[in-house]
Amino acid sequence: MSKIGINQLLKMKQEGIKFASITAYDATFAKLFDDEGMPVILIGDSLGMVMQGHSDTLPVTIDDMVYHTRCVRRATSKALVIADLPFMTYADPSSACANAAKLMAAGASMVKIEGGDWLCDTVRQLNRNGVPVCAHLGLTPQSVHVFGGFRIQGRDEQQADEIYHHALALQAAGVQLLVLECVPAALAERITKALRIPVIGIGAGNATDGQVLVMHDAFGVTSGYTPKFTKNFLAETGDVRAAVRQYMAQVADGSFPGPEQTFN
Ligand SMILES: Nc1nc(=O)c2c([nH]1)NC[C@@H]1CN(c3ccc(C(=O)N[C@@H](CCC(=O)O)C(=O)O)cc3)CN21
Ligand SMILES: CC(C)C(=O)C(=O)O
Ligand SMILES: [Mg+2]
Repeated sequence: MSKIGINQLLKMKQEGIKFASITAYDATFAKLFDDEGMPVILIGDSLGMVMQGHSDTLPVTIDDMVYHTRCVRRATSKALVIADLPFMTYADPSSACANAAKLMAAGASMVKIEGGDWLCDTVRQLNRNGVPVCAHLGLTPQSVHVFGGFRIQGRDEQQADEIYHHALALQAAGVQLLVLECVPAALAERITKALRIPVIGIGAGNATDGQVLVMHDAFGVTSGYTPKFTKNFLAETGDVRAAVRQYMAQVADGSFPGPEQTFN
């Protein structure tokens, strides 16, 4: 298989073929995911929690992201590699460009930013400078202190409409991919149908075009509190490679996420 680009993901959306994606932070797992045909690998700022042991993603620096992006890039030949811009590194368009430049030079093919229509100028500025952008709406973990905890977003009608309009505005500004985290399944379905670009869900039901999981959650190795939307695929299979294949297969056939991993 050749390198996956945004056009392959667009085609999958148009054909109704659901795709999986997963986070990776190191070369060994990145190579394993790439070998198994995972189309999208995300170097998430969740690394602040699963790699560094912080209780949220805010302490992650651009240098941390650069280091892990390099590790993953070296080991990835086919998957689309997306890297998160960390907390407060894209507060204005020019700092977004300076920091995105570091992630792209480290080997990312797209950067992800958390937030809504206030990012439209930033998205245009990044696009003009050759940086494809994935946006992230819903439970945006960098805003955990605004939300007062990791809480489902978009439960009331007004907030759901706000998220919907942010998604449309970001698409119009040039965003090529959208992550929707921890929103009711019906809202995720409404947004997925309204958008031309692919939508990847996490805790957003099974109607999105793709799914993403933090790799540690997919293998059931996360200790302490594990979010409801995750599933331990290793428990079902007993082998890491088989777990990855099981995750991809259950996303493709629509059985993951099931009702027990979905918010209403
Ligand atoms: N291991 C891990 N998995 C993740 O999915 C993840 C991270 N880390 N770190 C960065 C963010 C933080 N995320 C989180 C963390 C906690 C919840 C959580 O506790 N959710 C509650 C919902 C509470 C409500 O009902 O509003 C849940 O029950 O799942 C959700 C997303 C998602 N991301
Ligand atoms: C969970 C995904 C979407 C993420 O942003 C991360 O891993 O940081
Ligand atoms: Mg993230």
